[in-house]
Amino acid sequence: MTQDQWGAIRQRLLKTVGQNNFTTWIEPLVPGPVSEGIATLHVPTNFFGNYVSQNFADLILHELNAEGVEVSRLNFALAAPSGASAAKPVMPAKKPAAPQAAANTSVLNTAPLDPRFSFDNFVVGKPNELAHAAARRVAEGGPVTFNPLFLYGGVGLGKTHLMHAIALELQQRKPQMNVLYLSAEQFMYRFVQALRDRKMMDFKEIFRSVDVLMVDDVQFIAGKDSTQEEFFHTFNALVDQNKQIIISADRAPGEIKDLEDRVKSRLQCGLVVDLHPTDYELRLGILQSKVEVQRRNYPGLEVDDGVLEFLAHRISSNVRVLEGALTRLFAFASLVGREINMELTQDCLADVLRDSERKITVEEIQRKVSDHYNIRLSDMIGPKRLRSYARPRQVAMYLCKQMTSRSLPEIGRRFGGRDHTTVMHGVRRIEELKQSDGQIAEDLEMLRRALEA
Ligand SMILES: Nc1ncnc2c1ncn2[C@@H]1O[C@H](COP(=O)(O)OP(=O)(O)OP(=O)(O)O)[C@@H](O)[C@H]1O
Repeated sequence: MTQDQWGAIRQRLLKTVGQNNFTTWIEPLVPGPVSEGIATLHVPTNFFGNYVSQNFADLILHELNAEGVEVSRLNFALAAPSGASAAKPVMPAKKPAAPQAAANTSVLNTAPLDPRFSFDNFVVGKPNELAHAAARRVAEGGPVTFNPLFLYGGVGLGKTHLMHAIALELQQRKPQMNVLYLSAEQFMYRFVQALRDRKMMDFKEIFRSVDVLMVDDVQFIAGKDSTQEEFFHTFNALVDQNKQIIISADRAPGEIKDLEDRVKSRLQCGLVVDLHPTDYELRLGILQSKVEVQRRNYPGLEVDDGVLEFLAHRISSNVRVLEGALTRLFAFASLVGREINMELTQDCLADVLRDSERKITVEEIQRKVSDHYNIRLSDMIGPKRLRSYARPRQVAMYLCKQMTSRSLPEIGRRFGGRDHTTVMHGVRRIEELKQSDGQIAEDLEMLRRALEA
């Protein structure tokens, strides 16, 4: 189905289901392929899919058919968690290789960017301040200072959001600029189509005529030799013309496996900035800002004190999960007519909370403890019996027993192959010292907090 068709269907659904339902349940749907009478719609969570399927499937089917998309069934599929363009707004509004599209560069303009992914909606904290500042600078559209700007970071930390924000800002400030945003997957798709349709000249012309090229999730082209080759030439041609390139990936250029060295080195030659995992403050800030949006959709629904703090503390995986949790919370509260308090939060988000329980590893504990006591990790694990090594070793063993589900023999193995009785002795010793030695008690408390952060 085309974007125009989906756009028309959404318009009609908006009228039928009302603004609140539309924002919560219809807007997040991302249309996927239609095949043999089945239309796939991508949904953020299973809960979401079930709900839409039970409540809106008939309506959506009706509207699809009314729009000329002949389908008899809907298939709700989870949007791929990382890097998949299905989960994100995609650029090309038309089939890439259509001859008129190739000849008409206006198709490159960044029309269907997600307006929610603006700088205004991006919450800045310590973990992302550098990436944000660099993105802002590029979005001014001034002389190219660093080329490319390479943004990288783990799943759901805001890379796509920042890329869209740059494109949106450029659209505003420099409407005459030809800005092309696309995922690396779409780059490959266009390239393959151009090869197949013998339209390589058109392809090259399009990609070499942009002022700003933005390629999301570039790790996708790793291991795809001819796509890499073409990307390399496109990249060089644009850099030679002093055109801005912005790239995102899930890891640093040097760490992308199966990426040719020459491509890696090109990617490294501008400014490489990473989005660090969120910290508590940033998560809380993001939740506070997203609550404002939810309040507009559900006037009258308030959030009890402590709920956002609880979520920011407990869901540390990524922002997408955090956002999904909030959306679900508001929808659930409004459906069942309850207020958003701790009890409802625990009920409604039990699965999310369980999944994001942080699993602390023995290695993490060993590293933190050796840092804390300023000794080398190898000395902590090694055979030396000096008190300055033995005590931290016992502290680490104690924390492993308390904070992981490892058995004593397993812990012993990870401490240089020690016997489980040695571990037991160490754990007991620390238990005693905790009562009698204020310094040890303080160390334990500090280490526990650092590990749980
Ligand atoms: N700092 C932030 N402020 C507000 N929203 C944010 C922030 N960081 C991420 N988000 C939101 O989290 C969601 C996921 O972000 P985004 O899609 O940009 O992640 P990503 O890094 O591209 O992930 P992926 O690795 O899956 O490609 C989006 O809805 C985005 O708006």
